[in-house]
Amino acid sequence: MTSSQSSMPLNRAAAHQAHGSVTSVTARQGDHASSQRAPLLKVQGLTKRFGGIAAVSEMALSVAPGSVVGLMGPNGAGKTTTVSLISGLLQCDTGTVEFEGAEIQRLPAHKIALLGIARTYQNIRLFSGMTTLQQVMSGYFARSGASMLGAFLGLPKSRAIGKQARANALELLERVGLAHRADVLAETLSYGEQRRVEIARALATNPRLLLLDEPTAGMNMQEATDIGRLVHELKDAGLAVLMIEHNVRLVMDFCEHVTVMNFGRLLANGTPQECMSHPQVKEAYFGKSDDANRFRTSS
Ligand SMILES: Nc1ncnc2c1ncn2[C@@H]1O[C@H](COP(=O)(O)OP(=O)(O)OP(=O)(O)O)[C@@H](O)[C@H]1O
Repeated sequence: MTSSQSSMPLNRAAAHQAHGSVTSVTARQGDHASSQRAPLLKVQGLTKRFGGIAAVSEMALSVAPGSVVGLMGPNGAGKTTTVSLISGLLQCDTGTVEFEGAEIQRLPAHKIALLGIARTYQNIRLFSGMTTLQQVMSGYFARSGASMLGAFLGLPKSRAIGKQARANALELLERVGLAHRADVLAETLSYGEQRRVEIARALATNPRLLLLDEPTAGMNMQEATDIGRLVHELKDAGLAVLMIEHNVRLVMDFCEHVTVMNFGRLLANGTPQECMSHPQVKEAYFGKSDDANRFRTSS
């Protein structure tokens, strides 16, 4: 199966056809093996409106410590808005976001980052004019609160922290396979490489929860699989990951739990197999059950 076959394309019209059948939450909300541990992240009743648009409505999801959760849904389903509400980039209208048992939904983004939640963006957001290494070092400075400028200028007060940040960044670049690109301007890297720099920079903040917004967008299947493997390694190292991902193959291979949204709401929740075979999930993507057969992934 090719990567394009295994990725779920946007089918907004089909999603609209399915709208009537997705108003009730299906599957077993919050009831999965990994959530038998107390959740690291627990979202309940999360709602965000933009004027007349309910981007996220009464959304619920949870992420267990050290687990990888896939967040799926057709385009416009509310996935990025949900991640932005969790990371503090947006403020919710109502609902709660609990991280390690404490409510964080009213905290600003930088405080949420300091608590241990890092994210990447659907549209890559790297600083222009900075090398790959410096991009990743910036994550370390965000964590430590030290002056990045001072370290980059080699000011005596900032030398020690600059050294630590550099060693940490080099280790992370090694981990994402980009150590050999440390000294080039990040903007000259390929799209796939820039996505890996973003992940390394997020890791430099030393998170316990990593939010990835379409980390494999624009990648071929090999690059996407490499990202999947990296996510798996991070999980093995104890990190929890919530990953917006359209690539079904990747979700099947690397996520132990999937949450599916449609029209801002929770549509289904369960193992990848349960969600992929869920009639309302198929309908949300493809409208008709015949078309939905394409949705199945072979090996
Ligand atoms: N800042 C905003 N102002 C107004 N409407 C917005 C804003 N951000 C998102 N929306 C709307 O909210 C809805 C959900 O958008 P969101 O980007 O969260 O969906 P998504 O599931 O991430 O989609 P995609 O897969 O295309 O990235 C869409 O209708 C979108 O147009």
